[in-house]
Amino acid sequence: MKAPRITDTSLRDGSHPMRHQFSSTQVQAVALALDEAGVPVIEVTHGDGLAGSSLQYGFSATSEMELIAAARVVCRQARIAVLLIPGIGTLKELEQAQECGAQIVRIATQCTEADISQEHFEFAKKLGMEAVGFLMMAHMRSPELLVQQARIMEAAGADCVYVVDSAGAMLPKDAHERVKALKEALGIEVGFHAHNNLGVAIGNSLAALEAGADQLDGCLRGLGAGAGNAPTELLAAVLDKMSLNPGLNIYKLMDAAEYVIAPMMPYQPLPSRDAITIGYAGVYSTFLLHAQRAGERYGIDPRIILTELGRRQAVAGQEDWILDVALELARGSLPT
Ligand SMILES: C[C@H](O)CC(=O)C(=O)O
Ligand SMILES: [Mn+2]
Repeated sequence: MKAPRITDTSLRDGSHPMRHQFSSTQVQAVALALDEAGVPVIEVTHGDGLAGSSLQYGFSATSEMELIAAARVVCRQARIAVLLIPGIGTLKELEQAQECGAQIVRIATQCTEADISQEHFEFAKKLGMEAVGFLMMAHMRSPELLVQQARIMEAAGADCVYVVDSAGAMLPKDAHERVKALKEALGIEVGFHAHNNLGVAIGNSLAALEAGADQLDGCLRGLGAGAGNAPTELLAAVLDKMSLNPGLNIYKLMDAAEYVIAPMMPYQPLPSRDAITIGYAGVYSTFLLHAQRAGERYGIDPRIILTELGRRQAVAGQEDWILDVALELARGSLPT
């Protein structure tokens, strides 16, 4: 096993629990702390990627271009990454993000739809950016199917493809077999992005590493959608114990988690009953807050809404189904 490259996504996946309200001052404090702790890649974008600020996904308090530029100026060694979901973000926003200082783009699609990402990879490479593929909701498909999709991204110019456990639904063997299949089939790097809904984000990241993952994601204090992601400071400590620390200062990361990000957090993401339901039912982690709001509005237990969304195999971009399901449950047209 070799030491993985770590991408911290507190300032992107963490934007979901922050309800996209990060300020430039907060972003600078977090980016500076991560940079000083030796984290090589810091992702900064609206939780749903470039141009995610909208009625459907939640409006940002501060323009993401401003946030990207703010992070960029305080980083001495770290590179700034942005997330782009084709269909939400466009090439225009990607070019703006690059002008604001982004050097890496992570292009995310539902794990069956890699073909919609081709022009985005080609454009990113033309801009001279590192381009990473993000196959979301990867628990829903077999390793073989993921290989087919990852090959499309590789052919389009991806430098790395991630297996993304968006629902935090995988167990270690699921993470292992998916990463292993990609490693065996591709000539580029492979990454793994965990969510902690079933309490195994660190275990799954280690299983991915054992299967050959070159890149892993984390968030300070686990600040991410659903029950959050693998906590970066915890991942760093575990990797250090395995003699696989890629150059991270674990004390600085622990301090950043405790004193920089924790005071900003509206709540501590953890495997609460609703988050466990997300992992158990295999639902997109970002649906958590939307389902809780819909549940409150219509007097329905969010777990019932989430379970029904899992049964319908809802994926990213189908946030409008959450209200539909809550309304149907409230009207009694679905069994509870
Ligand atoms: C837009 C999503 O939040 C991307 C992601 O982090 C995931 O699918 O997980
Ligand atoms: Mn995520």
